[in-house]
This record gives sequence, C-alpha cells and structure tokens, in this order.
Amino acid sequence: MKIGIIGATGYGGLELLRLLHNHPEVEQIDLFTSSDEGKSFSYKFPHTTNLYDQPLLKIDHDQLKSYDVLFASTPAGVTSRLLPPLIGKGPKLIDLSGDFRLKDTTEYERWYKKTAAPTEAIEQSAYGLTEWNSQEIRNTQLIANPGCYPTAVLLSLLPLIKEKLIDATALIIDAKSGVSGAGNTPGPMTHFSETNENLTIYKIHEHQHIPEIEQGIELFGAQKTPVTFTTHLIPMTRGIMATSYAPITSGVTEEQLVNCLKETYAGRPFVRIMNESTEFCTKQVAGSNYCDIHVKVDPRTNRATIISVIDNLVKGAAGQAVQNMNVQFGLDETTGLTQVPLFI
Ligand SMILES: NC(=O)C1=CN([C@@H]2O[C@H](COP(=O)(O)OP(=O)(O)OC[C@H]3O[C@@H](n4cnc5c(N)ncnc54)[C@H](OP(=O)(O)O)[C@@H]3O)[C@@H](O)[C@H]2O)C=CC1
Ligand SMILES: CC(=O)N[C@@H](CCC(=O)OP(=O)(O)O)C(=O)O
Repeated sequence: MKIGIIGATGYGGLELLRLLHNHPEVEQIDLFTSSDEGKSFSYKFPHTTNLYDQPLLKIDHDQLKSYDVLFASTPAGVTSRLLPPLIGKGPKLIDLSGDFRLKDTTEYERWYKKTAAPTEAIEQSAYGLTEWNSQEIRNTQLIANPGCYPTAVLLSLLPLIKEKLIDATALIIDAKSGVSGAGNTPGPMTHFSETNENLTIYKIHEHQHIPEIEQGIELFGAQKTPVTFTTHLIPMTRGIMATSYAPITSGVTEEQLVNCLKETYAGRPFVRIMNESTEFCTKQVAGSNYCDIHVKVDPRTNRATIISVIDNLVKGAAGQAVQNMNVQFGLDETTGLTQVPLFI
C-alpha cells in the first residue's frame, strides 16, 4: 500500500509513522507538510535518521489522489476543506481530527468554534470507533477517527448503557490525560514549569468531546442523555484514564457488569477486561493499541466505578486509525498493531 500522512510532523503523524513502518502491507510512506516543504524529515526528527531522510512534501491535491490511504492528523478546521474534494476519488481517507465526527454541524460549530465540514461529506463518513462500527467502516471511504477521550469513555460505558445495567442519566465521567494529548505546539498549560508537579482541570463543561460522547451513547447505546465530563492534565507524556461513576440498576451485581463487558468484547483483540488486577494504570497500555477496562460496584452506594485506560496517541489516535485502515482493506484488525505495551 502507498500511504500519505498529512500533518506528519505532529504527534499523531509521528505515531502513525511509527506504527505504519512495521505494517507488513505498507510499501511506501510519503510525508506532507503545510509549513516545512523540502526539509528532510530526519533532519527535523533525528530519531528517524536512516529511516525517513526524505524531504517533506507540499500538499498538492492532484498528487493526493494517487495514494491508497491518506491519513490526516491536523488541527481542527483543516480537513473540513481539504478532504471533501477527495471523496469519490482513489484513496481511503482517515481523519484524526474532529472535523467529521459530529453528525450535527451546529454542534461542531458550537463546541469547536469553527466552520463545519459540508453536510454531504459528513453524511458520507463513518465514525471510526472500530469495535462498535466495523461494518460501516469497512464500506466507507472517509473515516472520522474518534477523539482520544471518547474512545476511552465509550468503549467502557457503551455495553453497560446498552444493556441498561447502569443509569446513564446520572453519569459522571472524570478523565485525565498526559500532555502529548495537547499536540506539539507548546502553550502555557503545557509548559514544563506549569505542568510538572501540577494537576490542572481544564475546559470545565466546555470540552469539545462532550457532544462526541453524547452522540456515541445515542448512536450505539440507544439512549440520548447529557453527561457530566471533566478533563485534567497530568504531568506525564502518554496515557488517558477515564473514571466513570454511575448508579447501577436495582439488583445488578458486579459480576453482571463484568460479564456484560467480557461478552461484548469477546473476540475483540484490543479490549481487555481486567477485573482480576489489583492495580490498574496508564502504563499497562502505553505504546499499545489496548483499551483496558476495570469495573467495581460499591454495595454501600449502589454505584459502579468504571475505569478505562488507553494510550492517547495509539488507541486514542494513530493505532485506532491503523486498525480502521485494516478493517477497510479486509485485513486482520491487528495487522501492524501487535506491540507489547512499553510499561517501563
Ligand atoms: N495528540 C493526541 O493525543 C490526539 C490528537 N487528536 C487530534 O489529531 C489531530 C492532530 O493532533 P496532534 O498530532 O496532537 O497535533 P500537532 O499539533 O502535534 O500536529 C498537527 C500537525 O498538523 C500540521 N498542520 C497544521 N496546520 C495545517 C494545515 N493548515 N494544513 C495541513 N497541515 C497542517 C502541522 O504540521 P506542518 O506545519 O508540518 O504542516 C502539525 O505538525 C488534532 O485534530 C487533534 O485534536 C486526536 C486524538 C488524540
Ligand atoms: C491534553 C489535551 O489537551 N488534550 C486535548 C485532546 C484533543 C483532541 O484530541 O481533540 P480533538 O481531536 O477533538 O480536536 C484536549 O483536551 O483538547
């Protein structure tokens, strides 16, 4: 396969390159830039020396048509204009930004504060939460790869909401992310001296992933409900932990919740239900495409605490994007994605 990565110089782009480099079906990877045309990739990123010394390419629409797959890992508001002209042309299109995720364009404009993509393009795209939407992904050219937080949240909650084992109307979701989630442009919140030894809660009730989580619950869980969702920045590089609290339906046991999750994800290689573990942390999935889930019921409060961890750059971005490419091409979902987590 001949691959193009738009936004190759960002964190999502670098992670795509790392994963696609070891993908057995990938023959060529071209790297595109909007700001550094002609510069050697490895000059900019010395860790790729002797691997990707090639020059960064200018984004040229005619050239883009010649790829088998184009990944775009660009800030919100770029692909809404860049990708629609390629619909119906050759390449499969996998967008890591939020531009095609929200089906309702007024919601996109409200939360992202940018002009939405054309409605026809959004209608022709599939939401790329692989474990829940494989069939549509297989038959669709343009994939809206999910946001990092929604991936962790939806994978852990959808089975329980769908089976009405928890009360989704009273959900509270408390999520934490490593700093790479904010991309490679430094800002005050991600400055070392303000991130290190600090814990920041941000975008309270204003996070752009709130409508994406609510849309996912409606799309796959069949229940429309607003959720309380808060995000925190943790002084680490990779990882997301999403902790959700929900009342359990009367009479439901912890065993039922665990069994529901295990049954839903039986045969799905990247979702592990880890209830036997006594410790549960972000490092157990670092560098891998796993989403690990842990659930506990507190019989005193009749509430469940549901925890999921992912690597924001892998299952939360590039890994799920490659998983979606595998599904689109009828390959085994795990092709190129069998890395053992880094842990240390
Ligand atoms: N970081 C994460 O954990 C996750 C990120 N995402 C989403 O993925 C997307 C990329 O994120 P991330 O890699 O972290 O972001 P970065 O800021 O690290 O990288 C974005 C890249 O986009 C390129 N770019 C900027 N403007 C344009 C433009 N107008 N046209 C084409 N390319 C452009 C830049 O490269 P150049 O200047 O060379 O063109 C830049 O390196 C974002 O939408 C983000 O929200 C989704 C899930 C997780
Ligand atoms: C730590 C951190 O800042 N994370 C980012 C995640 C960005 C992202 O993935 O959002 P979209 O793809 O929807 O733009 C945030 O919370 O906004």
